Amino acid sequence: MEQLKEQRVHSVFEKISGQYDFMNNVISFKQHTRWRNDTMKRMAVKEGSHALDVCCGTGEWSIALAKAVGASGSVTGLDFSKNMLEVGKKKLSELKCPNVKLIHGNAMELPFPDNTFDYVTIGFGLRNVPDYLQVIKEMQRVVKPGGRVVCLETSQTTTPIVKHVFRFYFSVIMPFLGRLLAKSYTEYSWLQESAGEFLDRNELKALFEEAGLSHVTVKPYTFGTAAMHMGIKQT
Ligand SMILES: C[S@@+](CC[C@H](N)C(=O)[O-])C[C@H]1O[C@@H](n2cnc3c(N)ncnc32)[C@H](O)[C@@H]1O
Repeated sequence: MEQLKEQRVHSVFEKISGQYDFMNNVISFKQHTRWRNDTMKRMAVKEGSHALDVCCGTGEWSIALAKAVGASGSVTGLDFSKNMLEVGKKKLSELKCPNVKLIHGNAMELPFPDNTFDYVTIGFGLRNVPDYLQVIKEMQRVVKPGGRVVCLETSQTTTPIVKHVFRFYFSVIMPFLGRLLAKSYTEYSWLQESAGEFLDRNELKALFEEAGLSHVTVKPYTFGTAAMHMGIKQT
């Protein structure tokens, strides 16, 4: 079952990599940029620090982190889709970001020693992995004591009317846009399915705590349709 999910997710992102950035702006009405900027503000990333961006995809968050850590810091982006990484690498060379390295790997088993990074992030990646807790535990393992683990992800709204509107949007409009603009109906159907099945923000907060993270703060965005979770590894 786990392997099936992994294979399906992998083939979705291998296929949509070329249109991913464009489609992200269309389907979220550019809201993802607002959520990302607010999350970065809350993280207050220190210059010279070292960050890992898990499920980095085309590198949107890795690039923002690279600007924040500056030339004396470093960012590693990790993803299992070579095609998504290729798009990210092109962007990095155009933007001239020498302090970012994008590597191929699996979020379920991070290829780093314990206590390596000051910040470990995952953006719109957690709902795609076979075992959410396993990935949060891995992120907790590789962050340094006192460091932060941060997740930005779709979530479940608790406002009934918004729930209905979003269900319709995700199940009908989004796959339609996927077919129309990216010629990928099946892939965008999967993306809405995974968003519908994902945890609500209290369940995700509980997983952060179960993984050993403390002082977990939660910030819902856009009627709770997305949320940021940030936890600290105890010293
Ligand atoms: C929705 S994209 C998010 C990309 C990027 N973080 C962003 O914010 O735009 C999800 C990414 O997670 C990656 N992914 C899913 N499961 C993974 C896993 N088990 N290991 C590594 N990457 C994974 C996919 O290849 C894809 O690039």
